[in-house]
Amino acid sequence: MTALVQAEGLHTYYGESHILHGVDLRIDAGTSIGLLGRNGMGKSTLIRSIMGHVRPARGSITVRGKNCTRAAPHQVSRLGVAYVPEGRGIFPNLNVRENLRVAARPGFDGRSDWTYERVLETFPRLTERLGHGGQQLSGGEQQMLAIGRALMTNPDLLILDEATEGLAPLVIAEIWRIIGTIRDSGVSTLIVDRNYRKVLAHTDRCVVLEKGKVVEEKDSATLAGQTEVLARYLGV
Ligand SMILES: Nc1ncnc2c1ncn2[C@@H]1O[C@H](COP(=O)(O)OP(=O)(O)OP(=O)(O)O)[C@@H](O)[C@H]1O
Repeated sequence: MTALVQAEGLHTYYGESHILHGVDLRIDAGTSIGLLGRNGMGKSTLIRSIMGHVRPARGSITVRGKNCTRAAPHQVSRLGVAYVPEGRGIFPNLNVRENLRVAARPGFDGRSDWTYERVLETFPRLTERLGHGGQQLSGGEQQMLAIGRALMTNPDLLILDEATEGLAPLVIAEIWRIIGTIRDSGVSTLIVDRNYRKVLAHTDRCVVLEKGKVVEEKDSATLAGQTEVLARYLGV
């Protein structure tokens, strides 16, 4: 079966800094992958490389079998990959309704399962804020709106980088509930989050990065029981 996303032997630099050292990552349709590792190990850089925000110096990336190694972000997005970056990314001058509506488009194969109504059902909080401008929303609401906007593109893969960062516990719980709903709907997810237990619980498989290399790749349920491995690579 062709992978939804396949990265092979990625080497990525920021200037002289060599960040990714030959990373492989495979994401199949319908599966959820967690990306674990301490701060600065290259998780965001791997995601940014896949999305075309930074160009790998060596290695290859395919999306649905198409070579995307030098693709621009909008080309990767058109193939059904939605990315919610750390720090979000909504239009602050548009209200919630407008933010969602402008993002709407059918998915890669023409699917439009994620309608405006369905997104609002998934995010009851946003329904109460439809007329509010992006900048008037709380951090949690902005995060929900960013995820809602990503869903409006009917992606096959949703990439969430630190989606719960800096949010209050109740809002964090709500975001994890939403991530569960998205996973149950059949959308693949690639999740980076500081709460490794939640990542393990919400994914099928986890990849651990250490200094820009994949050091573990396991079934999430198996990894959850390997406390010495988690301690070694996550310091927990
Ligand atoms: N734009 C940039 N220019 C130069 N160096 C960068 C840039 N972005 C990240 N780095 C460096 O690259 C390394 C990997 O960063 P990256 O953000 O990929 O790590 P991470 O595993 O996602 O960790 P974090 O949770 O801290 O974001 C770090 O040493 C970081 O300082």
